[in-house]
Amino acid sequence: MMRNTVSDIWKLYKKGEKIACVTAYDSTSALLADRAAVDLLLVGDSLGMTVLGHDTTIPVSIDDCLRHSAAVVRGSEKALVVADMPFMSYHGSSHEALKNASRFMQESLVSAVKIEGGEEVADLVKKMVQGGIPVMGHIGLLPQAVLVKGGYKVRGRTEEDEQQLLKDGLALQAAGAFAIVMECVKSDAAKRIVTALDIPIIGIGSGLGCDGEVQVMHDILGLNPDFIPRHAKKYLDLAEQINGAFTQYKDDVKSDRFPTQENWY
Ligand SMILES: Nc1nc(=O)c2c([nH]1)NC[C@@H]1CN(c3ccc(C(=O)N[C@@H](CCC(=O)O)C(=O)O)cc3)CN21
Ligand SMILES: CC(C)C(=O)C(=O)O
Ligand SMILES: [Mg+2]
Repeated sequence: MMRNTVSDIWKLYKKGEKIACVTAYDSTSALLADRAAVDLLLVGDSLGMTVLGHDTTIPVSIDDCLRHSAAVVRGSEKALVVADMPFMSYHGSSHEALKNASRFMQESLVSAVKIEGGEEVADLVKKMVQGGIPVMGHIGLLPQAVLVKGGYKVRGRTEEDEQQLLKDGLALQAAGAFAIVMECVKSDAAKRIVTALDIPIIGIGSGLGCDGEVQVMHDILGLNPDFIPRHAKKYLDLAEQINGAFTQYKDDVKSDRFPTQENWY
């Protein structure tokens, strides 16, 4: 089976078919999402919160992202795999940023990288694309800037902010980004920005005007019992189901109901 390329993503966009994306952090969940024919797997730096137990994405290292990205590539066959570049791995010299981006392509074998930011990263995006690295942009709420902004704030609430987001999107498009994630932008503003751009805009919390949707796997599976953002929908309550399984297992072990004869050699 041939893995999706960025041109398969563009084909969906041109057909008007929505692009379905989910985050994945390990080979098992990548395999499951891939077999459900999700178009694109994002190895989000949200892995810092969902799998490493950090409070934000800021402590996530390049090595964390490289290792999890490689696992997602190994677990999947068809989906385009995009790796998030983590906090401050693309803000030094462009030389250093390009070297870090190359590691994702050469060591993790992902198909593309994603970086947060608009106009201010457009020159870097251009250099990456010129070097042969497909780049996904990310505008709107930027989790890596949470400490600078003083929290996770919905974007596009004012005319001025909408104009800035539009400038950011246009700059990324001109720089050669193959798609852009637009996170937590008011849906009316989001729709106008999507209309003004002609590359796929993948929304999260930004409404149906976008060309696709991305969600954190743990949120849609209900894996985290303590955090459900408004933009997510729990398709399963896995936390509840897994708790039941663990409880039963523990009770069985303590009462000698498990293992049974079929389970020993
Ligand atoms: N599990 C998980 N899901 C995510 O979607 C996600 C992460 N982690 N980690 C990285 C970022 C952080 N994200 C967040 C975090 C909090 C809000 C939040 O508190 N939203 C408020 C609205 C805030 C406002 O109105 O300005 C809410 O009520 O849900 C939104 C996105 C999205 N990303
Ligand atoms: C939510 C998506 C867009 C992301 O950047 C992440 O999971 O890190
Ligand atoms: Mg991210």
